[in-house]
Amino acid sequence: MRTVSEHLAEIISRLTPLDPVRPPLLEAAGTVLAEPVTAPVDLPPFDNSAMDGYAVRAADLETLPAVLPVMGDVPAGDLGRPVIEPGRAARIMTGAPLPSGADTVIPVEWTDGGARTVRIDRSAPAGNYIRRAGEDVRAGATVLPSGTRLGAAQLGMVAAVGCSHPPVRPRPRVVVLSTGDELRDPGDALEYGQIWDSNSFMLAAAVREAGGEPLRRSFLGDDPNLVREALKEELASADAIITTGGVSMGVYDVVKAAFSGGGEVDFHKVAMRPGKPQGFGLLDGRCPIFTLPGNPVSAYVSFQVFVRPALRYLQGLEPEGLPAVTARSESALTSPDGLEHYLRAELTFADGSYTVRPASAQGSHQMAALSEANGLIVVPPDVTEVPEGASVRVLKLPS
Ligand SMILES: Nc1nc2c(c(=O)[nH]1)N[C@H]1C(S)=C(S)[C@@H](COP(=O)(O)OP(=O)(O)OC[C@H]3O[C@@H](n4cnc5c(N)ncnc54)[C@H](O)[C@@H]3O)O[C@H]1N2
Ligand code: MOO
Ligand SMILES: [Mg+2]
Repeated sequence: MRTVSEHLAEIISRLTPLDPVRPPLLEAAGTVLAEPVTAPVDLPPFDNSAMDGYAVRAADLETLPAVLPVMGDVPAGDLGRPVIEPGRAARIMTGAPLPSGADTVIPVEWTDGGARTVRIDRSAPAGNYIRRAGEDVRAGATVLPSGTRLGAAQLGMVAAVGCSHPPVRPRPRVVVLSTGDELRDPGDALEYGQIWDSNSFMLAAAVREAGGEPLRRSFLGDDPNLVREALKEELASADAIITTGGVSMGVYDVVKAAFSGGGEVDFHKVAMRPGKPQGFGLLDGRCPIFTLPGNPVSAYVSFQVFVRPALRYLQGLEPEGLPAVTARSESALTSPDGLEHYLRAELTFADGSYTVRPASAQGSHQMAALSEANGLIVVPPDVTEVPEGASVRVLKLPS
């Protein structure tokens, strides 16, 4: 048996990040920058008003109230580059360029709001309510480093520096396919012995959570030739493939039968529970394929432990696992010797520290406990007993 970290290291060593592309801005949302983004100009690009009010010279407000003639309006987007002469005001709007000659902005609330002349009741020093060119970002500065995931705020930043097609790595297109003669689609009627396919929907959603583009396929039955042929056909459209089921010791274990001996996919026992039977390889020497075990909890844990870091790596990110915290276990735990044990659990944060309660149902077929969990307790292979109240490592599940 290999350890979890040996199996993950082997997977990552055989991957190459996807080639960068330059999609239109909105399509880049959620993807990861392959190069830094820099600002071609200052932001703001020009000195401008922070308030709706009047642009004046501070020196003209020495005696109050001051009554000044209004030269005209300066709305945001005004291209006229007006000049203010001493003793005059311009009515200015938020975001409008500061007229030359003016050195302060008086909010409309401090005035009578006049259109032809304005009475100003309160003075302000030079620089009042003026947003200076470059005070947000200097021309030439890097605003986002390579490796940044473009969330909403980061995408806004890219747009704010005028970049229409940012250099990003594409979302990995991940084919997700279940196997097993017992499977039916949710919504279809079941006969005795059949179950609804949950893995492909669950893992397609997990792919999306990890930044990939899932391509869920309908399940395949227990025919190795069909499975091999179907997966070969997917190679044209996939950056990675995930299968579930058919990798253990049974005589109908179809994925193993489809690829065993072919040299493309290696099957291993990994020292973990759940998720012991694993397979990984490169189809056509290029497309990573993860053959995950069929038990739903095993498939989910395998995804989080191996596939998620791999999808991150394809996107140009560090191949990190889920974020981990240290928590106090509310109950004693027993764990199999020699296996890294992932227990479904409820993690809570109160009074500055984490507490974790393991679910009572820990079977790898028990979806209810998984769907209620927000954490996975990780008990290392050499630990068989964890006393109540001991500190344990807990992975936070995506929510
Ligand atoms: N003799 C042994 N038997 C088993 C071993 C072993 O070491 N020796 N390992 C067990 C472990 S651990 C696991 S995990 C499973 C892995 O099984 P497979 O990957 O071969 O998966 P299947 O046999 O196809 O299915 C297992 C189980 O999961 C259900 N399943 C499968 N696909 C789906 C799906 N898409 N949605 C919902 N449920 C699914 C399937 O009906 C079975 O109940 O092997 C153990 N056996
Ligand atoms: O490893 Mo199986 O994945 O324990 O149920
Ligand atoms: Mg099986």
